[in-house]
Amino acid sequence: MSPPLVIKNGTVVNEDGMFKADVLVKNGVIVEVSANIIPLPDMELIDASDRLVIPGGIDPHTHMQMPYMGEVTKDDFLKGTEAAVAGGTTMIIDFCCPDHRNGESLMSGYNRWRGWADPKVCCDYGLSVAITQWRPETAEQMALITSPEYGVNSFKFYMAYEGTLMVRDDEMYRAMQECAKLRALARVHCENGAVIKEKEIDLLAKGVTGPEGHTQSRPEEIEAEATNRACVLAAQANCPLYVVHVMTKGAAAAISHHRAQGSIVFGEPIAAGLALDGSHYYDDDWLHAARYVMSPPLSRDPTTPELLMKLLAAGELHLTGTDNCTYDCRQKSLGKGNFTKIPNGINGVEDRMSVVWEKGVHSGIIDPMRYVSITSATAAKIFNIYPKKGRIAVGSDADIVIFNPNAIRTISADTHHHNLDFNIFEGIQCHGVAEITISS
Ligand SMILES: NC(=O)NCCC(=O)O
Ligand SMILES: [Zn+2]
Ligand SMILES: [Zn+2]
Repeated sequence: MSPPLVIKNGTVVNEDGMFKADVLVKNGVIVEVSANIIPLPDMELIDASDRLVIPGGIDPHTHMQMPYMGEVTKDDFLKGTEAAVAGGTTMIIDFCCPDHRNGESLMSGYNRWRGWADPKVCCDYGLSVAITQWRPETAEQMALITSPEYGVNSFKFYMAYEGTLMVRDDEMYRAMQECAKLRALARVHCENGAVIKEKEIDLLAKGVTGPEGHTQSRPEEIEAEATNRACVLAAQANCPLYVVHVMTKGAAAAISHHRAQGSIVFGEPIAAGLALDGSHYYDDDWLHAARYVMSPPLSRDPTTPELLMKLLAAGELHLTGTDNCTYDCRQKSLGKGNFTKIPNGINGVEDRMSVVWEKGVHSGIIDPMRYVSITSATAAKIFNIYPKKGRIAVGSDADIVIFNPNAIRTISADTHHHNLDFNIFEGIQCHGVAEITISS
């Protein structure tokens, strides 16, 4: 058992206030937040002068060790969570994808993922469970996995990746009705997998084989259309909806539209979408372009990243994730000559806290309290773990980051903790560094 810890002289930041205070931690729990706590000789001491004391980041969207397209993502639950903690994130919510369409039960998939994660993970984690097909046994399995013993409270639906992860609309609607019954959250990847498939065939037939084909096969309207469709189906099922990786203005507008109608819809932009645009897909260097291949793709509109941040500021979008799903250069190269074979995914879990600070707070769009909201507190609320997580307060878990808003760090694959031979944020200079991460 580690000794009590006092964090002195820092500025505590919660989503609803910031104030000077010391913090006392015992046995992994915050037991006091007040002015001038006097450390006793047996206590550890951190001097947080000129630093912020913020709740550990919660990344609600990762794919550690995910098997897909015949490959497995490079960040397993050890390397991925090491990278998370190095960057100030103390909890991830990962996606468990049972092979349900081939008959695997949700529980068997859940146990597989737990078997990969439990021995290795070095921060807190939760699982959202993907439903890839509606089967006669699915409702019963959803009920079992949301029981308190297993604790799952969200399901994932892919409207893309036809033939593997994608569900049909009728199946998703049926499962959303079940989510509503179980008080579970439906999380949706919004694209039109069937139309994308046709576009891919057309582009390849025309000789477009490089990474630019990936973005050309997925016009922005396709994401907006699918986002609108997911909102409509969720509203019909009376089910709260969480749209993962909102990449475009059109998708964000669809979310705003349905919220204005009274629907409960949350929108999650990711670090990549807040910092980068789709010009990378046209880079002369094939491998450079392939590194950015993810779905939906980065927006072709260079003004999108800033607008997404402004929508987070305005409360039209709600929290930030990363979609950390890392394939290395060898794996990306499997798509040489055919862009549809480039494994989809990018990094982010280590750099999200810095990137969101840089693009949000340092650039003057949001204040530190909104920063805490969109990197931690809102995720904790949505996934029903607030205020145990997402808050610096008496009784909360000691998931704490000592954040130096004045430090500067240049992101690089040479220094990152991912098991990855590149970093999509390479060379970006970030003001604001998570100097110490305490993960209870
Ligand atoms: N996003 C992506 O390209 N890969 C990870 C799987 C997903 O979230 O769609
Ligand atoms: Zn996705
Ligand atoms: Zn994802």
